[in-house]
Amino acid sequence: MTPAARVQAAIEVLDQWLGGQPVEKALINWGRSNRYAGSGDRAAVRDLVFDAVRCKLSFASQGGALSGRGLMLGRARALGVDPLFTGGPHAPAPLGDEGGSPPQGLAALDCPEDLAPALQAALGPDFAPVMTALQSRAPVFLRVNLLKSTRDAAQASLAADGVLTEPHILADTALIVTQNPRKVSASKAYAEGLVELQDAASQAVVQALPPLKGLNVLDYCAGGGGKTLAMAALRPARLVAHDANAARLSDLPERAKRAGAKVQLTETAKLPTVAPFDLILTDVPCSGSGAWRRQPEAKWALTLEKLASLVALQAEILDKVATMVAPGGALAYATCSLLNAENQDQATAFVQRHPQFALERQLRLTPLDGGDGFFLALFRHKT
Ligand SMILES: C[S@@+](CC[C@H](N)C(=O)[O-])C[C@H]1O[C@@H](n2cnc3c(N)ncnc32)[C@H](O)[C@@H]1O
Repeated sequence: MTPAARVQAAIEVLDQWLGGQPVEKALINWGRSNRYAGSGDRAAVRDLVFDAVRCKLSFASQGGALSGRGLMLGRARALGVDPLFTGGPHAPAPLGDEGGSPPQGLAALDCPEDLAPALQAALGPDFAPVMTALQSRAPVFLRVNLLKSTRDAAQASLAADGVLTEPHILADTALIVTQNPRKVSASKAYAEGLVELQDAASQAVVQALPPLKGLNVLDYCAGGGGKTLAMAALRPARLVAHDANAARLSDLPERAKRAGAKVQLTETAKLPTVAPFDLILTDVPCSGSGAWRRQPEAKWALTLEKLASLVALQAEILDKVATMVAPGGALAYATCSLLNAENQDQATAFVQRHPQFALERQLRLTPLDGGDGFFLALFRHKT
């Protein structure tokens, strides 16, 4: 595909998205009807589309329309690059008298209007810098699996396959990929379980837990198992993974095998038979606002009503797991949210409802720290 044809493809995908189709579905639809497109073309179209989703308001303003064409024109104007509206075969039609103006206020930051007060309250002076950071692509981070490698050995193995990395300050296990991120999944280090793809802040959250060695641990919202595997590398005596949606755990046994990690999967009904636990991690469903660089669609889909129902679900999950913590044990509550309602306010409300727990520590990270935005509250059960 020519660069102009890729832009036209992105326009078509974005039009589907703006018409109500989930962005991943729109990309799949486009891929199915353009089977000639190679992996490089697909990746390039995906990048163009996600750039535009991240910057929907500012690009639409600069491109003069909230349409696929407007967003791609706005992107070109924002970056000062040729829009490639050449009118050639498979390319967008030539430019007409399309207007456009520099975005102002919240649109310049691509911040949804309804959520702005909550984000401003949570981020204070960091509001504009954080929203600006969320307009760009996220770096690719790897976690070195200490069950199988050291950071130096993993870096050397990756470099032999052309993937260059540097240690990242957020966690001892974190590497930031500086060259050839797309080669990671084909690298020997990845195939042999020396590294996993995992955001650096997500690694920092696991690193901030109390020492896990010898403990009986539950990952209550394990999902795909990113944090489960990071915890497994800290050698707990037993690590149990649970998720309300059991299908989300389906890849975990294979991933654990590759990582040389021991993880026991447990259904909800069987949890009482394996409780209590010395430490429970609840990486709860949340707005994902700290990860809007990676999942920009979520930024435009979140409403205050959805936020309120997430906050209620988080409290419900906390109340449930509180009963499964052993006396003197720890309960870790994590979100990838930037919002106080899901973070500090939730932590404060929990200790008010459960005075048998004390809030031992909190960790708050934003994209200004390099990784995604994350929050961790660590509660200790009073004996
Ligand atoms: C933020 S994701 C977890 C990500 C995962 N910990 C990781 O690091 O890859 C939240 C998970 O909570 C699960 N979940 C939603 N409601 C739940 C509930 N009531 N109890 C337990 N898990 C729930 C979801 O299915 C989802 O997999």
